[in-house]
Amino acid sequence: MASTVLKFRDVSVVRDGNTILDGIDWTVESDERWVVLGPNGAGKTTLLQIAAAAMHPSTGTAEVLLESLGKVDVFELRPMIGFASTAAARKIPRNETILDVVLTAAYSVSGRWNEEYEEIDLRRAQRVLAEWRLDSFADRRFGSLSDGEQKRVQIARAVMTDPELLLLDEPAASLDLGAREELVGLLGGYASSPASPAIVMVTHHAEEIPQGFTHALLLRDGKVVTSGPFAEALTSETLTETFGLPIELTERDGRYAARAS
Ligand SMILES: Nc1ncnc2c1ncn2[C@@H]1O[C@H](COP(=O)(O)OP(=O)(O)OP(=O)(O)O)[C@@H](O)[C@H]1O
Repeated sequence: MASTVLKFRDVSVVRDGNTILDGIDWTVESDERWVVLGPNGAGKTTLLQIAAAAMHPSTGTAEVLLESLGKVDVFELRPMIGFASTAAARKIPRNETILDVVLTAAYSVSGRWNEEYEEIDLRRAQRVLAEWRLDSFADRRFGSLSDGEQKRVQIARAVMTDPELLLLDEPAASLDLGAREELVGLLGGYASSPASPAIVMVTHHAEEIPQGFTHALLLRDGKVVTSGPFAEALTSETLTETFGLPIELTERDGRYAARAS
């Protein structure tokens, strides 16, 4: 049975006098896969920071995995949340092996010190590497991988702990067409599995929405333009309103493309 993983009520974030998020109401259930779209500066990353329990709202209430931010020890909450972002990737030592990058997630550290790993964690890391087509890279250094390979490692690290909520901040940014399609295909397979957790992915491009995703939240100037199942929330009209120019959205076999009309 589905359970609620995120419940934001009238969430606002104010920084240096600027309202970055403004009165956000948003609920995510465990069987939903969300994409968050909006122009640069709309507040997407800030929204994800709250979902990751890495930031509190200035006003309003945010429940993450049924716990209210501000009332819960976030260090207990965070191991249940997988978060892949460029900021998290910067913390990965470039000389760490891929196996260790993924394995250290189980111990909530980046950079191997001298932990004794359990056999069960090792086996899980090897399974996760295979799922994300990284098994042949296990002994390679993180810094020696291509951008596309590094993105897959970041996601493998984020899912290593078997999280209840997976947050992805622009996972396909800067990838070439082949690397993007490989990643979107892998994410589509993962998202389509009933065993996968709730997913929220921030992206700039409709072409990067994997198959199996179900819901969209469209943000503009820190406010929700629309949110809900794709049939209502991801349309030419809602994208036109969000981006402030006429946009035509097309869909084929669960993949999307958007262009100015
Ligand atoms: N600490 C801060 N102080 C002041 N303004 C901030 C702060 N952090 C973010 N902002 C501003 O808040 C706005 C939203 O930022 P955010 O990174 O959430 O947007 P975004 O939708 O993810 O943007 P992008 O698509 O460009 O990554 C931006 O205008 C940004 O400059």
